[in-house]
Amino acid sequence: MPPQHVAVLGGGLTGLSSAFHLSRRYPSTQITLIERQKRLGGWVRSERVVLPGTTTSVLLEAGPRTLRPHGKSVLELIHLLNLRDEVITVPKSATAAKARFLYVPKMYGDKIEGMQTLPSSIVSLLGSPLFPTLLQAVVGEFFGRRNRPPDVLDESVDAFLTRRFGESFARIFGSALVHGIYAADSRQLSTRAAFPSLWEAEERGGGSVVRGFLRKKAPVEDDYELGNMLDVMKDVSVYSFRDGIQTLTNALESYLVARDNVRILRETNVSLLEKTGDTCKLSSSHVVSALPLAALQSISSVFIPHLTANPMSTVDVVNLVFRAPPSEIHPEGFGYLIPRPPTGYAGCRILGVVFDSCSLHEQDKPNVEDYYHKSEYTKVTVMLGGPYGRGEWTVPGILDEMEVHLGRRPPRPVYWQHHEGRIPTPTPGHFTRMKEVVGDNIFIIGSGVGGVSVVDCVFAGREVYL
Ligand SMILES: C=Cc1c2[nH]c(c1C)Cc1[nH]c(c(CCC(=O)O)c1C)Cc1[nH]c(c(C)c1CCC(=O)O)Cc1[nH]c(c(C)c1C=C)C2
Repeated sequence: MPPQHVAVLGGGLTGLSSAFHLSRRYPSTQITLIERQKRLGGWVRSERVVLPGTTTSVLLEAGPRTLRPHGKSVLELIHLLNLRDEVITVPKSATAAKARFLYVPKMYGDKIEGMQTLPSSIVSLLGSPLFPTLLQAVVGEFFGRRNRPPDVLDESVDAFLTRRFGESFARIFGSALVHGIYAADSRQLSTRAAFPSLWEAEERGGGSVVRGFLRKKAPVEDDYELGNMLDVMKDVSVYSFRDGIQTLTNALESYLVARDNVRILRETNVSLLEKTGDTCKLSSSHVVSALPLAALQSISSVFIPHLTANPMSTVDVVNLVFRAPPSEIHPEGFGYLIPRPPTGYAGCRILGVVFDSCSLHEQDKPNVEDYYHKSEYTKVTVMLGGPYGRGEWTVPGILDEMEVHLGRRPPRPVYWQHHEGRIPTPTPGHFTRMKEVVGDNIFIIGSGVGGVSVVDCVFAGREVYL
């Protein structure tokens, strides 16, 4: 028998997804979604800005901005919430999808330096200056012996990649990848938590990750309601929505507001185990916590060390809008990532820059054909901080850095805005620690527990079965 009442804590993407799926799956259960702030959606925040003195509007994202088409949990929401017509896609063949860059500062003293295009095909790999480093790493890994000690149950991404692919590969490619996803130091991040597919591939490949990826995985049965979404996403590299990723959280909110079995409490604090002054004491028999783990600890009267074991990375997200076409600002492509400096985190605090106009120009009004040469405005997002720690930054300082990276000085932006994002860094052992945090009828989900992507958060909300 499903319970009479479930409380879902946290109105970010995971909490919204959980309330959505629970309310459909258990129509006779009363669901209360409780959020501390007035606004739902958490870090997903899309804002349409009319540029000062113009009728042009650009869509800016504070958090995630693009989605990958293989994430069925989100495709299902698009189908069920009827958002198909809002979707904008970037085909795999587009330069914006294929050209991804890595900027290796000259002072790093590596053989690879400057702006490098990451190969997107075998042909582009052959002509790439990255070819010798990548070839050596991949071939060496393929033929390399199993080298994981049997007692190692988890290790940092840096340790894993160094062990299998060598130090340069781990530092240059591994650290940059981790910057772009976790805004974290790859020496702190757990491989099993952050990239379980790497760990599994090593096991499947008898000790070699490359051999593991070449071996087919058994297909997994699932029950997603997808309509024609797989056809829509055929040959798509990434996608978003005309009005940004917040389209998803807005649609979830509207759905929940209209449901008879859902109540949303905003600007409400909650106490799990104790009642104090102005907090709402939970009377539900079942609780789904989609809160950051430290926030869950702070409302619990019992100290659970595992909930505060992982640090959070704070990333400064700075959206810049220039009055010039993208062709005058940056190369055509997705953007660039910067690896960890060999001497530690000091100096330029930029983790990477996203060329938003290239993949998301359809969001802006008016939308211009041949946007790369003809658009009047260019939007980019600069990501700073993370493992560099909190520090001062200024827009002129960012432009100085971009000038070094791009070999040309961007003009003064006509508009800019800043948001702060916080991403959990699961450290080695996270996987085991999470298995140990269990409670009666409490489901602990969200980016602090599973993956941090939009797809992972929606999936975690979907997978709560009472
Ligand atoms: C806003 C800052 C974010 C940084 N990481 C994330 C956010 C929201 C979360 C994230 N980013 C990516 C993934 C992988 C999943 C995927 O869909 O591929 C996750 C979980 C990849 C990614 N990184 C950047 C972009 C534009 C994307 C595509 C997905 C997205 O739109 O977030 C750029 C980027 N993100 C961060 C940095 C430092 C950075 C640098 C260029 C941190």
